[in-house]
Amino acid sequence: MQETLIDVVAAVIVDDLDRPTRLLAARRSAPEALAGRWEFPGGKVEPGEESLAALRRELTEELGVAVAVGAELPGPDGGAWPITSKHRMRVWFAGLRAGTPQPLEDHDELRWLSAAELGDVPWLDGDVQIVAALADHLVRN
Ligand SMILES: Nc1nc2c([nH]c(=O)n2[C@H]2C[C@H](O)[C@@H](COP(=O)(O)OP(=O)(O)OP(=O)(O)O)O2)c(=O)[nH]1
Repeated sequence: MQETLIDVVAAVIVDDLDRPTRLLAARRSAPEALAGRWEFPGGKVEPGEESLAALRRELTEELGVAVAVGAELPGPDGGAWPITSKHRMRVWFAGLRAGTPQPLEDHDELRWLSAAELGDVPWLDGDVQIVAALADHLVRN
C-alpha cells in the first residue's frame, strides 16, 4: 500500500526575481542526521494550511523575512519534487520584500551562492536534483 507523502514547501530566495544571479542556501542545525547539510528554507505544510501560506509562515519563522513569491520550479512530473521516501516538496522562486535573512530557527548559517558556487556546499540528498535544475536559472556574470 502506498503511504501518503508528507508535503513540504520551500523557497529559492534569489537576489532579483527578474534577473537572478545568486540564491540563498541555509545550513540545517537539526536533527543530527541532517545537521550541516544545506537546503532551501521552508518546511512542512500544516493540516488545512495552503501551500503558499505555509511557505510564508516558514520564511518568517526561520529567517524573519517576508517575500514576493515568483514562479514555481516544477519537479519531474510537473509538480512536487520527490525529496525523500516520505516527503515531497514544492519549490517556488522568491524575492525579499522585508527583513534581512537571519538563521533564527533550524539553521546556523546562510550563504548566497552564484551558479558557479552551487556545488560548494553539501546539499541534502533530495536537493541535489533541484540544484542541478536551478543552475540554468541563475544568470552568470
Ligand atoms: N525545508 C526543507 N526540507 C527539506 C529540503 N530538502 C529535503 O530533503 N528536506 C526534508 C528535510 C525534512 O525531512 C523535511 C522537511 O522538514 P523540516 O524539518 O524542514 O520541516 P519543519 O520545519 O516543518 O519541521 P518540524 O516542524 O517537524 O520541526 O524535508 C529543503 O530543501 N528544505
